[in-house]
Amino acid sequence: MKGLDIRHVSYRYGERRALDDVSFAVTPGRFCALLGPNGAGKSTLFALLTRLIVADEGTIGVAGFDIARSPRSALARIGVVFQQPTLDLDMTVRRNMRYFAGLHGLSGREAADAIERSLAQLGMAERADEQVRALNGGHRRRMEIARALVHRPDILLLDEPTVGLDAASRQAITDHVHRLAEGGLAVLWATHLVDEIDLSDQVVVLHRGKVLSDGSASDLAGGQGLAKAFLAMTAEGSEATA
Ligand SMILES: Nc1ncnc2c1ncn2[C@@H]1O[C@H](COP(=O)(O)OP(=O)(O)OP(=O)(O)O)[C@@H](O)[C@H]1O
Repeated sequence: MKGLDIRHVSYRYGERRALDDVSFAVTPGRFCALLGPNGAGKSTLFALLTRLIVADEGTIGVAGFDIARSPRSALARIGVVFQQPTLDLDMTVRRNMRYFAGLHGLSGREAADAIERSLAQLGMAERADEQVRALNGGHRRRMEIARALVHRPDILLLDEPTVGLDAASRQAITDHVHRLAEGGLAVLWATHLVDEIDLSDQVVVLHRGKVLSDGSASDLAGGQGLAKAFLAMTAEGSEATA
């Protein structure tokens, strides 16, 4: 499978079980929201998908490569935007991008073309020569997404990418990333904000390390809307109601 295929993945921090038999898949061309409240296990799953940590059990397939058996090939097919920004504020957008392209083995004309293409995909082409420090938060995030696309990955992972941004910037970013999915990328977007999700998206609800549901946002929303459905699902047995 060209997309992402997660099967029976579990992970513990010592005694604490952070992920418990998690399975789902994201096919190319899909925007999948990984929706879960604080502590659900979203960041842990991202750490497994980027091989910062290794699963205790289960398998992770990335564009057809098993991440445990072929980590280099698998990681080469993934673009990642972490929760914490990782930009050099004193460099221009282009220099930041060039540095990152180099890490993926791109240089010269090939790197320059890849940088132009991915900045254009995020509507950032005209900002290539600006210092990152001069950009607002929304544009910085868009630049990080562009940077994650520079090596033409099949799968784009974003861990709560709109944290701290204003409503207009959040909207612009969610729109851009939905368009990237329409262009053929498999997108996994971790969030606890239901307004970032379109009704045609796939939604995987993660709560206390378990997948509670996996399907279309419209099915999850039913008659009551996504926000209510998500709250009802995750409030049950949570600390807030215990
Ligand atoms: N390094 C760690 N050591 C021990 N427990 C951890 C560690 N990191 C996370 N946990 C625990 O694992 C569980 C899942 O945490 P995780 O950060 O993956 O959730 P999350 O869905 O990303 O939450 P948030 O939205 O708050 O970032 C939580 O119970 C958390 O306390």
